[in-house]
Formats: sequence, C-alpha cells, structure tokens
Amino acid sequence: MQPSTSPTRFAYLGPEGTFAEAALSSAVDTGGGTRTPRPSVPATLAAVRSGDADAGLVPLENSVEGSVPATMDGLADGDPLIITREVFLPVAFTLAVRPGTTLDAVRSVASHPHALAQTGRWLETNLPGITPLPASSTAAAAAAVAAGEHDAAVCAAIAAERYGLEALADDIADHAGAVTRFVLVSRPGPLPAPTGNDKTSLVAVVGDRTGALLDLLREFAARGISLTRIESRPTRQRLGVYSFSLDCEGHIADRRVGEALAALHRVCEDVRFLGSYPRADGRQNCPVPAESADDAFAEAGDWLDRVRSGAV
Ligand SMILES: O=C(O)C(=O)Cc1ccccc1
Repeated sequence: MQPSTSPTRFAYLGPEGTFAEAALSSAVDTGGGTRTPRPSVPATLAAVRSGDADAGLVPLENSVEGSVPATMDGLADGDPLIITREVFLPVAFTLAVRPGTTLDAVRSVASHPHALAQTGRWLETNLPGITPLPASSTAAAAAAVAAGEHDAAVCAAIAAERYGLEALADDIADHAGAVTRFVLVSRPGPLPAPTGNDKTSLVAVVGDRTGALLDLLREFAARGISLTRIESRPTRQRLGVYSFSLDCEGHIADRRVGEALAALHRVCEDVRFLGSYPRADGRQNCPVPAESADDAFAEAGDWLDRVRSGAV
C-alpha cells in the first residue's frame, strides 16, 4: 500500500454521511487523494479488487452486534485483499425524519442491520409496531428517507444534516459506548512495517475431523501468541464445513507469527492471510514469552544448523 500521504484513491462504504466515511476521515490522511463512496460493502471491495480504487474502508465488527458478515465473507472469498489499517470509531445513533414529521407519524424505519439491532429496544419502546427495514448503510437509509421512501432513518447526526433531515431523537443506542471497528484494505503488496504492537488477521478452513480446531489453536498457544478474535463462518460449501476468522497479536514478520502461520498452512485445509497492521484499539499486545521472541528463534535456528552440519 502507498503511504496514506501519497495520492491514493480511497473507496468507502457510502453514500456520504456513513460511519465508514467518518472513520476514514478520523484516521487516514487522504492527502491529495480522492474519496469515492460506494453503494455497499461488496461494491467497495470490488472497486479495490478491480483497481478502480487503491484502498477501501469497510466496517468489520461492532462491540455490541459482532461481525459484519458482508465484510467477513467478502474478505474470505474472491481475489485476495489485505488489511493495512484498523480504525475504531465510537458510534452514536440519531433518529432522523423529514422536517415536520412527528414521532407518532413514523411507520417505517430504515438503517444498516447493525444500527437497527443496536437501537432495537429504543425503537420497540418508542415506535411500537413499526417495521424496521434493512439498508446497505445508515446514510443510504437517510437518503431514502429524504427521497420519501421511508419515514425515518437510524443514522449518524452528520447524515441527518447531509440529507436535510431533522433529528427526532439523539443517542438512541440501547448500549452506550458502542464502538465499531473498520478496516482499510488494499490489493496485496508490501505490508505495513512492524511497529511492535501489531495484529495479524487470517481465515483458516479446518478439516472435518476430531480436534481440528484444537490443532489450529495449539499452533498459536505453543508460540506464545494471544488471539484477539476468533469466530466461525460457514464456508458455503456444505453444512458442517466451517472456516475460522481470527486476529492474533503480532506481525507476520515476527518469527513466532510467521512460524504459526506456516504451521497452519500444514495442518489446515486452507489458510488465507488477511494482513498485519498496527494495533489501533489503544491496547498493548501481551508480553511475548522469552522463548517465543525473535532472538530465541534465531538462536535455536543457529543451533539446528550447527547440529545438522555435524559441528556439535
Ligand atoms: O452504515 C454505516 O454508516 C456504516 O458505516 C456501517 C455501520 C453501521 C452501523 C454501525 C456502525 C457502522
């Protein structure tokens, strides 16, 4: 990936006014580059894959609602893409309507499924019996309300403003303090340099056999690598065959992480590397046990070379 200061064509989950746009602005210096909203997560990833964009910003998971399937599956399948950055954004939801609409006139509410899920209790309490309608993004819902397609949208305050809507209520999330994790993805290329506080993401397909998941986990545990996320996703081949999407601490340039991934390559049916990038959640990686540090691997490698050459 080019450094974020060089002209880069950025794509993001649009239209204008999404949380994805806010995440891009908050964390990436788009410099002299361009930012183009795309209508969906698959369209954002497709723009990067086709070369229409150099990098794409999409939501990956939320602290309340969990992962965003379109992103998880979009990264697991298709031409490889790699994550070069993660961005965390606190999200606050507004109920937005066309000016003059009152709460008792609202019959339909649209938003991204994650936003509807995170405001479900508020909506049930304040708008009993309404129909929540899924949209490709919170801002797409706001635009649809402005166009008269729905009565209200759950969106960012900035989206209400952008589409000429009025906020009927602010901060309507059921759980205060929700945070969404976004990722910036690029076509495979030079990896971000290790910073000493990095994460690595991958998807591994394990065989349908006893202990397959344990074998996968063992490769990390044996090398003193802490996982920060793991979840199973259907492979869509047949019921019962799963892939595991996970993040671990460390950079693939770290010996322990490289060796763990190489071991997974041996024990799993398929492994897709999804990138090594600076950790951005404000937390520090767990201390690396002395026997798992790079110099311990280097020293052990030297010893093996000596033994193999008959020197010891
Ligand atoms: O729809 C958006 O604005 C997004 O960026 C995706 C999203 C949806 C709900 C919570 C956080 C991010």
